[in-house]
Amino acid sequence: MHVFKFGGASVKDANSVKNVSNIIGLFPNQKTIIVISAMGKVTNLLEEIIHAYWNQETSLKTLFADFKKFHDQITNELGLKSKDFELKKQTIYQTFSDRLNQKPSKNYNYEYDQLVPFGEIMSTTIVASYLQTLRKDVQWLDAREVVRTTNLYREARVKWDLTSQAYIEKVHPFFKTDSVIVTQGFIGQTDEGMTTTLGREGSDFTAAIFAFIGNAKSVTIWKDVPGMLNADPRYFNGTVLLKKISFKEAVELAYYGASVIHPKTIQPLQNKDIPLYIKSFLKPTDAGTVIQASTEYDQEVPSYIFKENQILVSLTPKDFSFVAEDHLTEIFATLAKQHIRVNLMQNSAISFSFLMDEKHDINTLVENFNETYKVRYNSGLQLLTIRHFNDETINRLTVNKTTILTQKSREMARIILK
Ligand SMILES: Nc1ncnc2c1ncn2[C@@H]1O[C@H](COP(=O)(O)OP(=O)(O)O)[C@@H](O)[C@H]1O
Ligand SMILES: N[C@@H](CC(=O)OP(=O)(O)O)C(=O)O
Repeated sequence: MHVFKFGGASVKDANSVKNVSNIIGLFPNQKTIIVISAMGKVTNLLEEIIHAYWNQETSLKTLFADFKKFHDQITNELGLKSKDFELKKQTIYQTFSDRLNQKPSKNYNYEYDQLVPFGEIMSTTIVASYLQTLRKDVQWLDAREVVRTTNLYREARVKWDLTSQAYIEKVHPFFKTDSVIVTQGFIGQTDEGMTTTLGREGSDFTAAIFAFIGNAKSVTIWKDVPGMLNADPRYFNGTVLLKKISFKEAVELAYYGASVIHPKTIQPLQNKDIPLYIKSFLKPTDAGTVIQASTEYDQEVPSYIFKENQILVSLTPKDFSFVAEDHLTEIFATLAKQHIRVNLMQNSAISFSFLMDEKHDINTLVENFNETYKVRYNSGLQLLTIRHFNDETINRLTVNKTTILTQKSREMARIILK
């Protein structure tokens, strides 16, 4: 069995869906689980819908109409006109609309997870139905029946044992008759049957979950770039394709912001030594990148990532005590409660500084620390991470910027810039 993952960009319109079908056609007689995200930027639209729903704004109606119009246009262009398909599509719209007509509960994250999956439900219904018009071996699978999670809404954690059990029950019977399963990325389900999500851009992780549990031979993530590059081509010219890199290298790059793959994707694949291919959906026969166990090729080229919208927070104990184990334990417990991930940290005798994403609520954070610490912060920063750095790369990337802090290890330079 192999796993393919198609993200928003690869199913953004009718021609892209046709292209997905052509790509699958390149791999005949192969048992494949196809994990698909919401089409194009639909998850962003859904976030607007959720915001309007939560605040009971009048714009909700228009936004919901936009959701329908977008998908109607694609299905028309794909020629999906059968009664069976129309019924499926209208049932999804109706279920979504009924949900929007209910009053929201008091839990925003719960409401978010009940609504945002309509993007994935819609995209997989369209792609599976289109493929079924062309071939007989395709089945649609509700990923929630397999991916079982905790109820940490918007950041749900996978319950691996239950998921494995569900995989055997739900997926094995499909593969007795069909060779292509189309399912949703990003979504799961609690023991009580509530829908959850795995975090934004979590469909790559779904692909890794299915691969791990189903002992896949490989995972391929289809992208609008030739593979994993040494920098984001949106911001840099002359980027270089990383043809073969290790799991270790990939996880470091992804963790520090190389958004081409979700950082959680690597661990399950590394654990079972399942190779991960990143390939271009525009040039599907090109080799792309393979991420695997060997570290042999990792040193070849410096790779760099800019993480924007960073805030550097410094805590100094008001009683002038040392920042040692007791303070650190307390600081990390407070950060964990606010679900804050530390992107970089540094301490001195009487201060502890950490860098985090600006999306977190700084006022709550200040309130949480105010009693014990003097809190200072500096926003609007960038974190530059360079793996396999050299002086030339550092100088080139930091020119005309103020360096606030630099940390270097043998393999990595991390620089906070303003
Ligand atoms: N190191 C990198 N190599 C390749 N692409 C990168 C890298 N870092 C960031 N990207 C960006 O990731 C994008 C693809 O990811 P994304 O837009 O999330 O795809 P999708 O949502 O279709 O899965 C590329 O268009 C590219 O701009
Ligand atoms: N649709 C979800 C999940 C996802 O992974 O999407 P994509 O594969 O397009 O990054 C999101 O946008 O967050």
